[in-house]
Amino acid sequence: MAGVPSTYDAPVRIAVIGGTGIQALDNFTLAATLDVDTPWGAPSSPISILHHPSPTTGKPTPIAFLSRHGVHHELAPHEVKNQANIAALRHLGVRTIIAFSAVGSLQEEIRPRDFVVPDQIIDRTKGIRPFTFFEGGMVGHVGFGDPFDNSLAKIVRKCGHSLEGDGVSLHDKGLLICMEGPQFSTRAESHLYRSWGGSVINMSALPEAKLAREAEIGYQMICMATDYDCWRGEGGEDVNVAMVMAHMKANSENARRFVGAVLDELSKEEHEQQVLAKHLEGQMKFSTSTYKEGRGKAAMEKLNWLFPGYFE
Ligand SMILES: CSC[C@H]1O[C@H](OP(=O)(O)O)[C@H](O)[C@@H]1O
Ligand SMILES: Nc1ncnc2[nH]cnc12
Repeated sequence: MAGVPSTYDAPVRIAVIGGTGIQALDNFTLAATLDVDTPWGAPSSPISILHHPSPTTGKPTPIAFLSRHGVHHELAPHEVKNQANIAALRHLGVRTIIAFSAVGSLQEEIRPRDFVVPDQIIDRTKGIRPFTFFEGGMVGHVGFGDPFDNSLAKIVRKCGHSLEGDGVSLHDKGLLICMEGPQFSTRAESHLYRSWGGSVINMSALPEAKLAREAEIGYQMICMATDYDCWRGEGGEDVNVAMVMAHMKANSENARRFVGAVLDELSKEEHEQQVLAKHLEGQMKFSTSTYKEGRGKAAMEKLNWLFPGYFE
């Protein structure tokens, strides 16, 4: 865009990944648009650096915004540049990600336009998406028992509740099923996920959340229900894209308010350690099991870009 800087010198700690229907965050000041190149290629979209005024100090907090499916939603769920997205954000200094997703509801009480802050995931992707930074001669295993950042989740829930009664309805927890897609589920699959206790379903939490964990970034997804998938059968219309888009559009103002409230809260100094994900810092140094002699040259070049100084 003409006149917008293409570099940004200060580290950026917080990022928002926008999903279906949220290709931009318009209500903030655009400070820069970055085309970051990574050893895993280019991210899904240029990264916008937005200035968000801290509610306590008034100082602008930089926020990185990335559009998961591309600027025009041209990337299918299995084509999303997850490795490049997460690598680019970490390279800019990001240590906290708030990710947004349009989801199908697997439970009657989670109504379209309700928000869910999930706490668990079942992986139903098919292994066709690149899903790790640790391969090609550098083996790493990181804990993923809690796929989201529990302390970040508490902040997100508090912000969501502060908007309740004002158009926002929030479910504090939920089991998110991440399926491969791009086709929606069969009715049998939808019933199976319900029998597993699934709350909501999407196609994009993974490997995004796994890569964020490997990159030592605190990650929480905010889901907004847009449909009842197809499990209701004759009791309701099966999910389709028009339905998803219509609910997303109708409730986009609330989605933006929710994200705005979370950014307000995270910009407060009291959350500095959380935002820097100090509890995750350095964990990958101790999560690798490959001896120096066995390390692959190309793998090390990529990992040294992502984690300067970790694997000398
Ligand atoms: C357009 S319906 C399916 C599509 O919507 C969700 O996208 P996102 O998570 O990026 O909001 C779902 O994961 C699918 O990619
Ligand atoms: N029913 C559904 N299944 C998978 N992803 C979705 N995103 C929105 N609705 C969905």
